[in-house]
Amino acid sequence: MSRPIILGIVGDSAAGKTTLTKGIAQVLGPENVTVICTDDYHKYDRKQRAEIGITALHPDCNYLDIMQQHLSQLRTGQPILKPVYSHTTGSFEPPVYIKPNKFVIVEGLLGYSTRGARDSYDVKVYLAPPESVRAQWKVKRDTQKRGYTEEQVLEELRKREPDSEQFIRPQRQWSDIVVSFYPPNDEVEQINGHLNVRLVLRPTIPHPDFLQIINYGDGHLESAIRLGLDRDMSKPVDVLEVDGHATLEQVNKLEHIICGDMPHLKSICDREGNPELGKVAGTTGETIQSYPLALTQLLITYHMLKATQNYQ
Ligand SMILES: Nc1ncnc2c1ncn2[C@@H]1O[C@H](COP(=O)(O)OP(=O)(O)O)[C@@H](O)[C@H]1O
Ligand SMILES: O=C(COP(=O)(O)O)[C@H](O)[C@H](O)COP(=O)(O)O
Repeated sequence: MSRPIILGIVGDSAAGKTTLTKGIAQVLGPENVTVICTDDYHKYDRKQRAEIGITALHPDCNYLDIMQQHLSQLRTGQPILKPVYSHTTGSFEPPVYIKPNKFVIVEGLLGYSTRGARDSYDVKVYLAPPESVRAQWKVKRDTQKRGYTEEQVLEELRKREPDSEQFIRPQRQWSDIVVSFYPPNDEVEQINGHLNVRLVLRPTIPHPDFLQIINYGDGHLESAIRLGLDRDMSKPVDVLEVDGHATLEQVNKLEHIICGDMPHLKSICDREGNPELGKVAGTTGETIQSYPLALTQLLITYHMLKATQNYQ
């Protein structure tokens, strides 16, 4: 059976969904990927939300039923007529006709909030940076790109917190992988391209055999790349951590574990052929290269390609 492979990327506003999506789309080949942002399913425009006093995070503020219908249609390869919400104007634009490519990435706030929607994905990722990091990212992005002042963004975060707690964060439980970029030693003021990543790997999908990394016996490797067992939302999980200061050599070993499992797909591990991998906008708009981000993008791509072996 051949059908599109669907990746979900869910997380709160400015958790890093768009940044993560970019590198993955580039490795898979932009021409093979359809990206859907579920903000397009908002029920009210910015002005109406302010009048009603509802946040974009509340399920009642979104057409989740239509989002779910569209996801099932995309999963069977059918086209959809997708609404369009503009973050620039805060209002809706004419809908667009979308025919799914081989891979579909669905990113947004409430992607796992209904059972029907959850059933549509092949791979489910949840982004969970520490709240202090997310606040910094949101202030930076919304002041630079969405025309808000810092005070407005901080006030909006305060207003949204009850909905974040009630509707966004519980969705973590449905994900196959939880991704958290975090500063070393809690140095939140100094967040830059050297963030570490903590990857919670649930046994809901088969991950590459990372146990090999603890067999290398390389002291530096052990300290910069760590694998362990833990519990997440009370369920047993593997946890892979990669430091922002890991060397290229250390990171390459991890990449080989991911890519070695797919001999016919070696091109995904070709750094030069995938220049977007691990790239992120720094505090002043400069481009930073992050190995932890590159590895995260590679691991998720691995799962997308694995899924094609079952369905394409
Ligand atoms: N892995 C990361 N490392 C460093 N900065 C990041 C990372 N992910 C996101 N950011 C920063 O946070 C901002 C918001 O991220 P974005 O991907 O737009 O979030 P979302 O799509 O979830 O709203 C970006 O402009 C970027 O500067
Ligand atoms: O929380 C988000 C989602 O976007 P993202 O996850 O990219 O931050 C936006 O703030 C809402 O869609 C409201 O839009 P606006 O900010 O335009 O009113």
